[in-house]
Amino acid sequence: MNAMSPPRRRPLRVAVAGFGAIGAKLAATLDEGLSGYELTAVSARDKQRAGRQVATFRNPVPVLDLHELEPVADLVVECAPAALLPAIAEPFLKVAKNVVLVSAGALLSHDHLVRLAAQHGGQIIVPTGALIGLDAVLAAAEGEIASIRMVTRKPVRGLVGAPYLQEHGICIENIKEPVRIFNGTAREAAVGFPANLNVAVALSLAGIGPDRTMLEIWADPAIERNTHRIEVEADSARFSMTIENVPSENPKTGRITPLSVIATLRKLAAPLRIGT
Ligand SMILES: NC(=O)C1=CN([C@@H]2O[C@H](COP(=O)(O)OP(=O)(O)OC[C@H]3O[C@@H](n4cnc5c(N)ncnc54)[C@H](OP(=O)(O)O)[C@@H]3O)[C@@H](O)[C@H]2O)C=CC1
Ligand SMILES: O=C([O-])CC(=O)C(=O)O
Repeated sequence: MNAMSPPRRRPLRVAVAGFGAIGAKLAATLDEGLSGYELTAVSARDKQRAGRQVATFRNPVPVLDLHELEPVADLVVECAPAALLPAIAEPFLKVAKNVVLVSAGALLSHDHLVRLAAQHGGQIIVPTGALIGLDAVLAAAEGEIASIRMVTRKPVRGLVGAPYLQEHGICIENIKEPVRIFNGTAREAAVGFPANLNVAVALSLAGIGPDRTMLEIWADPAIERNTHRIEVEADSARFSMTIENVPSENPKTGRITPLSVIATLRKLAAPLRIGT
């Protein structure tokens, strides 16, 4: 290296925990090459199926159990069912490594993870995911935000099976008109819709918290896209934004979600970072 050569850093070793709609797309992108990163392992429930897919990669990596990920990676990206968040994040946070997570809703019931990050010096990074506008919400939160309200509309297949519907005896399978199925706080939504409303929790954590962030959820038989509209009233600005997400092969998950994770990783490693 001569005096003008840039310092060359070793790529960060990444483990992808979960190999579904988000994890498989992310792992494939890392395998194709994402500057600053090296995929070293993935995890899935069905290890054989994931193994067959990983075998087609340029650099096939092992499919490991969740507890085997930490020793082989500097960073883990959680892309698994929400209940697995502590099992995935804790081993990394305990040794001051970083965790990128998409099951943001699970953070509310596992807030010890944030304390663990603070205690050991690691970081938890929540990408914007399937949402829009967290940059503006974060900026507004540096001033005073009076209110944040989100209205989510989803096709029926993006909502069926949610615990809230079962607990309240709400049947949406045969609806012919849009039906409002929930009106409450982001904290309540995280409990009632753990696989559907991570975005509401991410929004609340960027802004005024899960007890003041208000949310309506509509089941709409006429729409194809998972649609989120945010309305923010602050002393710095008033803004409203809508995103209409194309569902991925998992109808509950927008196709933009893995792309948001990839953009987050790219930004973390970039010499130039755009946006808040
Ligand atoms: N923040 C955001 O904007 C968004 C967040 N999400 C959230 O992201 C998470 C992942 O979503 P998505 O990719 O669509 O989900 P999928 O159901 O498509 O994938 C989940 C993956 O987790 C794997 N898995 C399940 N159990 C285990 C286990 N014990 N060990 C290892 N892997 C396991 C599954 O394995 P197998 O393939 O073998 O079944 C599967 O590969 C969910 O919590 C979802 O709610 C989703 C959309 C937006
Ligand atoms: O927030 C989620 O978990 C998923 C979601 O609404 C979307 O993909 O639009």
